[in-house]
Amino acid sequence: MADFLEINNITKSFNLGKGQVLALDNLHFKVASGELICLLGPSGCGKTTLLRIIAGLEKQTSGQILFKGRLIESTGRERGMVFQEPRLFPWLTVAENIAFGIKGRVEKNLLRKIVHDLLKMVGLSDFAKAMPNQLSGGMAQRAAIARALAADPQILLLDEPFAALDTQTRTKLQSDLLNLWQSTHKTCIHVTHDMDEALILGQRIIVMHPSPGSIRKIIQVPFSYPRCPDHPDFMALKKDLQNLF
Ligand SMILES: Nc1ncnc2c1ncn2[C@@H]1O[C@H](COP(=O)(O)OP(=O)(O)OP(=O)(O)O)[C@@H](O)[C@H]1O
Repeated sequence: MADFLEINNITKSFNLGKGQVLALDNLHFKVASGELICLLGPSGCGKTTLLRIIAGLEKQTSGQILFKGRLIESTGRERGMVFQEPRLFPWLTVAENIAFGIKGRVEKNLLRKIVHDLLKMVGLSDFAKAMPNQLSGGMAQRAAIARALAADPQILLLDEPFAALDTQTRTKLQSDLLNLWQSTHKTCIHVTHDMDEALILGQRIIVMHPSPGSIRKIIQVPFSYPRCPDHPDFMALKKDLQNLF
């Protein structure tokens, strides 16, 4: 049987006019169905570029992405993307934003149910009719996650969705994401430059390093959830991670 998601020898160069920058150099790994993977690395190591290639928003220079054995060459409903900024349409309510991508494709009552269930899942039931500018940063990001889930993707691609949030909100959303992942069994690929976040969320951490962007190490995180950053084992693994940079 084909693997769920295969990242096969992905290389990406960008043309900068006066030369080329090698953003990704021969990346290779597999993702199992239902896995929660964190892509961790410093700024410029190619995390966003890799996520955009998996999403089909960017074309690799060489290599292949295979989803259940099928070549990914463009965007597709089986992959939902959440960006660093929520990117909600300011002229639509929260419910309309969530419905936007599937409106017209599903029957009205089903659409209402999907939106209702997603609002509940992300804790925004009372804000269905709110406009995006009435939401806090954390609420807006939760609405963006709900919107990405509306088409019922099999893979959720998260590009530093909590990076702009304050520590308290980020901690809450990390825990919300874990609950959502555990209840939906979606495969999640979560980009972060924050070691604690990677250790709190990831079953595996793909540690990347820059110039050119490549994989330094793949770490299987041995702890069960929820994870405690104050635990000695957590701190020891964090130290190992720090030593990789
Ligand atoms: N559209 C582009 N044109 C030219 N170079 C690009 C483009 N997008 C990314 N790059 C380059 O590719 C490399 C990887 O960038 P990328 O944004 O993927 O890294 P990152 O790890 O996500 O960084 P950050 O955490 O700062 O978002 C960088 O050197 C960047 O300058």
